[in-house]
Amino acid sequence: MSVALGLTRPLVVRTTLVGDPGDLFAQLPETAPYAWIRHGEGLVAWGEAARVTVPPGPGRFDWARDWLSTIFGEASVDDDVRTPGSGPVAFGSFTFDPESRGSVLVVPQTILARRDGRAWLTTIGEERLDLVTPLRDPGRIRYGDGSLTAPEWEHAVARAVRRIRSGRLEKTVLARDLTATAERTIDVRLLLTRLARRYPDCYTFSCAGLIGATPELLVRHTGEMIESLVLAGTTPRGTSRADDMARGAALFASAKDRYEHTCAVESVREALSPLCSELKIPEEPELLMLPNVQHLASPVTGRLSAGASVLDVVAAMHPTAAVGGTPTEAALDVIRELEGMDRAGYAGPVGWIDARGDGEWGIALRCAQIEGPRARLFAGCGIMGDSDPASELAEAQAKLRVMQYALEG
Ligand SMILES: C=C(O[C@H]1C=CC=C(C(=O)O)[C@@H]1O)C(=O)O
Repeated sequence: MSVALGLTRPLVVRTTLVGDPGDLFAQLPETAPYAWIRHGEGLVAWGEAARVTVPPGPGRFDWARDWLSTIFGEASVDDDVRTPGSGPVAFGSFTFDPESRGSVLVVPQTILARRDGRAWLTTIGEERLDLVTPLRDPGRIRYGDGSLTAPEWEHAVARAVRRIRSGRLEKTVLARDLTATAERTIDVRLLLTRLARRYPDCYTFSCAGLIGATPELLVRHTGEMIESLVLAGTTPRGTSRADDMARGAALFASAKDRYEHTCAVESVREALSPLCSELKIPEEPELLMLPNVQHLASPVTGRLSAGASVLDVVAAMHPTAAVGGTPTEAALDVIRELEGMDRAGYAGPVGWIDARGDGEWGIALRCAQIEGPRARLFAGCGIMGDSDPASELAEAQAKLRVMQYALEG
């Protein structure tokens, strides 16, 4: 556990309304920026008032909740705005696998936010004057294989398909990684700016070096209401509008993709039902069209029956079958055995929580872990008994293009 130098606990927090700050990313200093932005709204943050590495293990979300309730509970808060995301906020990224190291919570020192035409600034301790330097290009990018080469990964998919056909499980999700090395240190703000411009419908996020633009909202918690967007089932974008429509129609008609989607929806229903007095899940999915792929999507809404925080809901939901599989434990065993890598924060929950327990968390998809001039890019696909390894590889490549674009422009 750590508290930033020069800051004492309890944290002294002040939130005030401010004029429209314009492009939120343009306000970020280069060092360790935090972000959660969609359609130009959300939160950007910098500086660290408090930071903790969450110990791995099955109790990690409880541990995180206890740490947060100490930090937030003892803080002295002067909040003129009193809305989700005002007052002290923690950004967090949890590893996909509970046994992996690297889950982290950070309470930034400065948070700038905008929603529904209002903007506010939260500062902890003395107000900082941070220099906003121009964005820097990382130069040429060289890519390399991650844990598995493309043919090795196809082989892993084929093995997963055999497991599924043998009846041991119904669905798993296999991911692969790519490495990237730039000529210069990667300026995360440049990646965020590019991602938000090209993928405005996604949540562009940055937390402790994990950067991405995810279309999948795990949960938004506002008072007693929650929302989620379940995604599973994917087809590439077409080359024309007619081609897009034809591919979308084929995705709807595909028994494989529909069942893959049903597994993800049912895992969410199972996780949320015990927490909710009302839960609305559409009978049929809709189509979500992104610049690189189209997904089957089910928007879910619910009313919480007891005072659960957004982190409690995250704990109940993770991992959904969109990133794990069905049944969960059998799918996780296959992932651990066949992927040959530690997913780290990829496919884990990423987002923010405030002192009321409100917040927004996504599943960290279409993302990369950035460190200096190096990046590790991730993407995965739902694998069913009739999956074709070559098509799954093509789908993973299409998903990897999100971060390749962010790096190269
Ligand atoms: C696991 C990923 O996507 C999930 C979310 C949407 C669609 C998916 C699919 O169709 O396979 C995956 O379940 C990823 O992007 O790395």
